[in-house]
Amino acid sequence: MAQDQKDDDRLRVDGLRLAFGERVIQRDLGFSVRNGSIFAVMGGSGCGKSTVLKAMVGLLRPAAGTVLVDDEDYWSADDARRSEIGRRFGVLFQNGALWSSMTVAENVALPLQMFTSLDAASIDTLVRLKLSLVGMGAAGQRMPSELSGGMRKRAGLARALALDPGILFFDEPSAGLDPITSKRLDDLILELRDGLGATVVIVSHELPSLFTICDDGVFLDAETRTAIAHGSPRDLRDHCDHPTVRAFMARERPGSTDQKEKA
Ligand SMILES: Nc1ncnc2c1ncn2[C@@H]1O[C@H](COP(=O)(O)OP(=O)(O)OP(=O)(O)O)[C@@H](O)[C@H]1O
Repeated sequence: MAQDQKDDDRLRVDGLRLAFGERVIQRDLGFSVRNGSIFAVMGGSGCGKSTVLKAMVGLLRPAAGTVLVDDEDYWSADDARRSEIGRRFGVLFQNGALWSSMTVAENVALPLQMFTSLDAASIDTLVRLKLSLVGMGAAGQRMPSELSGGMRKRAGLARALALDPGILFFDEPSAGLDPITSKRLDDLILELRDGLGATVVIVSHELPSLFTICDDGVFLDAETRTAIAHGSPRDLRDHCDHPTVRAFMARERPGSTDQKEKA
């Protein structure tokens, strides 16, 4: 299903080969991300999930293959066009990637100052709006070092949302968060999809979170270095027979046969 060309695909990856020098990380990779879906990039440690995300957001040029964004070939575009297309992206990196010398509000204002011609008052209003959207309305004047891990992620998210991107990329959003904070972030991601109509791509190991929020996905294999399954995390958990996928999904199923076998 995920590989069929559909009118409502926002992203489509085809024949993608990603390599660092001679070292191929993933090859012949293909999948589509439907408009409004929350799409999981899954797989064991080191299989290349973050590398795939980098190729999708413009940080790593593929060795071969295409990344289509709204049917436009991202990597064939010139630099100016790529940066225009990139305006549709909001990216949240693992640690929030905030500038440590700026307040939270200044961090969120930065993309607005760089990429729009809005005046200071309008930027201020938008910054407040984005911060309140992520439940950080009172923290604008704090420095990143004064924030907890979960708050840093939310501040990073407010900054990622500054330019109203239609496509959000999250690299390990729940990493290092306690279960309650992680659940809040899941709810926020669902709200962004449902309220703003965003399309979301998530790289994550956190199976409970993936089962709760993702409705599609791809599973990357480190050994064959390509996708070995397509579908939502729940579908793969319940219906995929591939031993690698089963072993991965079984980690979070107390009492499952695979876990009992391991014990
Ligand atoms: N800049 C780089 N130069 C060389 N090799 C790299 C580089 N970045 C990543 N790699 C290698 O590419 C492989 C895939 O890394 P990547 O971070 O994409 O995996 P991942 O699936 O996201 O892993 P994890 O789940 O552990 O975060 C790893 O073997 C890693 O060592």
